[in-house]
Amino acid sequence: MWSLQDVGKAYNELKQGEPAIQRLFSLTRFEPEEIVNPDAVDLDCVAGDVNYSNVSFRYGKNGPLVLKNMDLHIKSGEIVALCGPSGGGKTTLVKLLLRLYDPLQGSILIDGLDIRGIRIESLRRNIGLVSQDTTLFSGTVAENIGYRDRMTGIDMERVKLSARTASAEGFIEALPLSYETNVGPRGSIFSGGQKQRIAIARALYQDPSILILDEATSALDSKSELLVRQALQRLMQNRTVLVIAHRLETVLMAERVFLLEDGYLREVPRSSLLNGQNGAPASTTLTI
Ligand SMILES: Nc1ncnc2c1ncn2[C@@H]1O[C@H](COP(=O)(O)OP(=O)(O)OP(=O)(O)O)[C@@H](O)[C@H]1O
Repeated sequence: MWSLQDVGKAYNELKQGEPAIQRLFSLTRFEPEEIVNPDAVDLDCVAGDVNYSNVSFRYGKNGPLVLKNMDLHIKSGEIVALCGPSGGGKTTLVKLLLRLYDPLQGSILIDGLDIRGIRIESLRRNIGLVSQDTTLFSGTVAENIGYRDRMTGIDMERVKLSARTASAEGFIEALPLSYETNVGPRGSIFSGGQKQRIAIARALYQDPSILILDEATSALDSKSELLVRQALQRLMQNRTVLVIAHRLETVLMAERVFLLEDGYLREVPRSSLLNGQNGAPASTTLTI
């Protein structure tokens, strides 16, 4: 039986996680039903093996199945691209990994451990999310990048190194107060491409073993696009990556490509995407 304290703690844990996760949470329409596990453990030294095993899911009690008996094993350090039509279930698959919801059936394992047995805060600390809907909050640049340590003290050297690796150092240092400049509501002082590079710097600072990239659909100018792509490539190194991809170039960065359609997942050979099969044109934008 849950105590009120347990429920309160669980709710707070649910809202924890970096801003992109909080944003995902704010978009959910149903409260998760079970999130407290008093025996849950902290993740320690994560290799990043992610295994969805026979996962089915629906929103609410009577909604249609959004994921149907889905299996997906991403090995530690592997880059996997997920594509498919709007409403196919890509974001839902990510929400389950972050435990915004639990599967109706089946399980999700990290390094062989069922994520329901991992403390939510610990789970989310080890999963980085760079979302197409880049979430900056009103605060300084340093606070936005060093978000992980906002309660315990931000390491400025690490902030600067992350910004440099994300090709964000130049435009940050040109700001009136450099890293201490307030970014304005939702990062309004930055362009779209700059916001994305701040979000990448935040993920570099967080240094998770598992990374989820939800690629932006909105076009950037070609110079900005190149800088973001280079920063992403650096971020992806030595991590397990699940990328929700909309562009052919992104799909081609992955080792394996999956199509999620009507809740069913299937692997597609990369060569078929290049040939314009599976409904994918041999162009820069994927329309499958
Ligand atoms: N909170 C929710 N409550 C009820 N239904 C939802 C909720 N979130 C998503 N859905 C439904 O679940 C299905 C899968 O949605 P999901 O967002 O996972 O798809 P997607 O492949 O990520 O789409 P997109 O590419 O447009 O982001 C859709 O039919 C959607 O309407």
